[in-house]
Amino acid sequence: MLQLTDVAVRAFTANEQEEPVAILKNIHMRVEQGEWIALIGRNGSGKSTLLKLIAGFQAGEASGFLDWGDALASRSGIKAPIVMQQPEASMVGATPIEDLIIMLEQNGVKGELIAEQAANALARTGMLDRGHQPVGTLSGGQKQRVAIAGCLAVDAPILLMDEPTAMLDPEASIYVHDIVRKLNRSGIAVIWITQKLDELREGDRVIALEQGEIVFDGAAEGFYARSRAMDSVCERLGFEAPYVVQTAWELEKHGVELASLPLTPAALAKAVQRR
Ligand SMILES: Nc1ncnc2c1ncn2[C@@H]1O[C@H](COP(=O)(O)OP(=O)(O)OP(=O)(O)O)[C@@H](O)[C@H]1O
Repeated sequence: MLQLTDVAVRAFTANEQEEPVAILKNIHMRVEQGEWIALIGRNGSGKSTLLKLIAGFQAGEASGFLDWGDALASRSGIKAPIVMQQPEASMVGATPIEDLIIMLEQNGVKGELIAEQAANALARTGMLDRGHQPVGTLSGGQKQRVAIAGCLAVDAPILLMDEPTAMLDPEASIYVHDIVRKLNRSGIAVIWITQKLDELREGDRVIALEQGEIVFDGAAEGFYARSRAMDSVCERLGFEAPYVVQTAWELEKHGVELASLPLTPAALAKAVQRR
């Protein structure tokens, strides 16, 4: 569905004499429909730049090859919007419905279809009943749901989420996370940048970046896997594993072998019960 082959991005500094700085290097990745990809890395590792590149907002000078396959063929060149930490920065309408209508107009959707598509998208994120509420009065989580509705309205082939829960309280974070999980289960691919590792679920694919390069691309369980001599990738990158994973590591240290590494409290309980 989406393929990046040997992509690199360099940024020019203010000093013309200096060599451009490499932000992304040797990026090879392929995203299939329906995948959930957690994009992880320390501050400045290149996560947002990679997302911007995929979305079509080029940061700096890019080389390599980015191919959307036929994902955009029927969408007349519509690109994928990014849902950011503070979505109001990219909202142009005074209300959710107005915001989506403007977005659809800008994307060349026919007039008679606009109202229905805007309403459908808001309904899918549970925001239709607040469609006419001024954007400034919405909570952070509600604004995120409007931003996600915007992606659905323009039929984005992938949801690009740049730390969408970073500014939200735990309850709103779970709500937004659950909505996007549900959309993902319906078949839409998601790339989800996060520093909150407890948002990972069994079966998620993790792509970890370090200094602009992919240093891990595999299942979440592999991201936490420890081998005898080596720490996990998670630890090597300086992240603290979620409490559940640390508990599983402690159990293993004490000779309690689990069939698979649990990522949620419920999975931990099941893994212990099954022994
Ligand atoms: N246009 C630009 N010009 C110069 N440097 C840039 C530019 N865009 C990004 N960078 C640099 O590239 C590096 C990667 O930035 P990016 O925002 O992609 O990282 P990130 O992993 O998303 O970080 P964070 O977790 O802090 O959001 C940083 O060092 C940043 O300063």
